[in-house]
Amino acid sequence: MENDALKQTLQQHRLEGLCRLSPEHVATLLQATRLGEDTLALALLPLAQQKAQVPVSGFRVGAIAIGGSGYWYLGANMETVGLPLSSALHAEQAAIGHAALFDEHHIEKVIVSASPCGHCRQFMHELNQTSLMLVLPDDHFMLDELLPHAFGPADLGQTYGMLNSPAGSLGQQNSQQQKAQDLACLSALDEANASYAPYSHNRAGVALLLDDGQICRGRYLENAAFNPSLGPMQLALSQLFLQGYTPDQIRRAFIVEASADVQQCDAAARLLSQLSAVTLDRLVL
Ligand SMILES: O=c1ccn([C@H]2C[C@H](O)[C@@H](CO)O2)c(=O)[nH]1
Ligand SMILES: [Zn+2]
Repeated sequence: MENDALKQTLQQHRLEGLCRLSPEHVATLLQATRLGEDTLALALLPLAQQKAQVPVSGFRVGAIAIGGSGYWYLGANMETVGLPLSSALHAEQAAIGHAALFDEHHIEKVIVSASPCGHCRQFMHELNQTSLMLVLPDDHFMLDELLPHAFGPADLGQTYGMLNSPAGSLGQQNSQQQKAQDLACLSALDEANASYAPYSHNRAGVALLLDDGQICRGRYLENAAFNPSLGPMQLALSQLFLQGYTPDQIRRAFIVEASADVQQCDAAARLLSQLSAVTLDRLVL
């Protein structure tokens, strides 16, 4: 009954294909379905799961990150054929990365269709928030209950969180701006400046220009435990799938990154090359 009301309301408001819900959308859905917030978010998870790319596991995970602004950001897992399993993007990462791209500074809750794995718990710990609620189909937890005695940013002397570190200043010299004249390249530059790379200082951003002129963006989000870090190309491709595009719609691809001991370009190009013949243009600043 409730699910029918949800389906109808999504259709009425043309929200079925949407991967980000405004506070107004959410209010409309809450009213029409008479569901509570958590129940509504759980009922919306299949929309996220539909966007999963799971050629290896066939296991679709959907997540929604609720931002402090009241926006709801969908995320889904993404696996890539021909690459190691470690290249997979988890649904929780996709949802929080999505919120990061819209400059959220705080995540209220993460709703997810399967219990978050250790890698995702570690990824979410990088938010450095005093509390984060995780809502599962049959239960809910606070992150610190699921990750006691955590290793995190503080162990490496880092006081900011993943969504509230100071912006970078790459491209402030005129000559650097000129190199990044292209709109998509400028967008990758903006993402690099908004990225979070306190451990390597390798700020990095990606922009994918699509055949309809839209740009899918990605930014690098590092982790104190290093391995759960989210690469900028992973996030850009996740956005592409969430928005209902396919990789053959990519016309140009850019990465802008800071010169540092750690580099994103090769891994980003390798990931892109599994899905698209477009070459990755690189600007190192
Ligand atoms: O917390 C989790 C656990 C697993 N997965 C994905 C990763 C992989 O694509 C598939 C099987 O592990 O499920 C997630 O998205 N989140
Ligand atoms: Zn996970």
